[in-house]
Amino acid sequence: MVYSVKEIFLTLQGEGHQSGRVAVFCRFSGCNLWNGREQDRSQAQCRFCDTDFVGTDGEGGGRFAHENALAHAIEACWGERSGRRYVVLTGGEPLLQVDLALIEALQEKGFEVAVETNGTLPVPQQIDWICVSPKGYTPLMQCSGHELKLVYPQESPQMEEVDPAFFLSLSFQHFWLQPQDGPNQQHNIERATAYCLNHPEWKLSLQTHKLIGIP
Ligand SMILES: C[S@@+](CC[C@H](N)C(=O)[O-])C[C@H]1O[C@@H](n2cnc3c(N)ncnc32)[C@H](O)[C@@H]1O
Ligand SMILES: Nc1nc2[nH]cc(C(=O)O)c2c(=O)[nH]1
Ligand code: SF4
Ligand SMILES: [Mg+2]
Repeated sequence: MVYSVKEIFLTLQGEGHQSGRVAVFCRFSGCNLWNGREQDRSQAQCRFCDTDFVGTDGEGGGRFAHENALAHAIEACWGERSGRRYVVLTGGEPLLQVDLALIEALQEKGFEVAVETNGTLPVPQQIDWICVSPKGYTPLMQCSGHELKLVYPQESPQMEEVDPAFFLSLSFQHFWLQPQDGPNQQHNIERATAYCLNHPEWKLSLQTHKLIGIP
C-alpha cells in the first residue's frame, strides 16, 4: 500500500478529550466529502473545512511506499521523548488510506494510535482512540467510539441546521461541540457555549492550538 501524506508534525492535540497531549499528527491527503479545491467548496458535502489536505507537499509529507516507511517517519518525528507515544491519524479523511498493516506497524513501535474521522468509513477495531466528527446528516458507518465531536453550528448540504440531539443515541463516551471556525467564529463560539449551558450532555471543545498559535 502506498500512503499519500500531506504533512507530519509534532504538536499538542488541540481538541476534545485528549486536548493538551503531545502527539505526532499524520495528515493524509484527500477526502471523500470535498476535493479540497476552493472553487468546489460551495458544492461539497462538507463546506467548512479548515484544512489544506491536497497533495503531499507539506512539512514531512510525501508518498510512502510501505507501512514501515511511514511508521519510521512518524517515529522520527516523535524523537527521543520518553513516555507513551501518541499518534493522531487525520487528514483529509484518513480512513481512505489507513489499514491494519499501518496500525500494527505503529503499535509495534509503541504508539497509541488515534484517528480523527468524518465517520463515513468503518474504523478498524485495532485503533486505540476514535474521534468521529459527523458532517451534516451524512450517513455514518462508524456509530461508536470514544468521542463524537460535532462542529457547531453547522448546516447540512440541504441547508438545514444540524440538531446535535440527533447524535446523542450513538455509542460514544464523550460528546463535544466545537465552534465552527471561519468568518462567524465569535458568533459560533457564543452559540456553542449557549447550547452546552442548556444541554449538559455536551461539552465545549475549543481549538486550543489555534488560541496559542501552534499547528
Ligand atoms: C480537518 S478534519 C480531518 C479529519 C476528518 N476528515 C474529519 O472531518 O473528522 C479534523 C477535525 O477538524 C474539524 N474541523 C474542520 N473544519 C473545522 C472548522 N471550520 N471549525 C472547527 N472544526 C473544524 C473536523 O470536524 C474534525 O473534527
Ligand atoms: N493541534 C492540533 N490539534 C488537532 N486536533 C485535530 C486536528 C486535525 O486537524 O485533525 C488538529 C490539528 O490540526 N492541530
Ligand atoms: S470531512 Fe474532514 S477533511 Fe474532509 S472536508 Fe470535511 S473537515 Fe475537511
Ligand atoms: Mg486541524
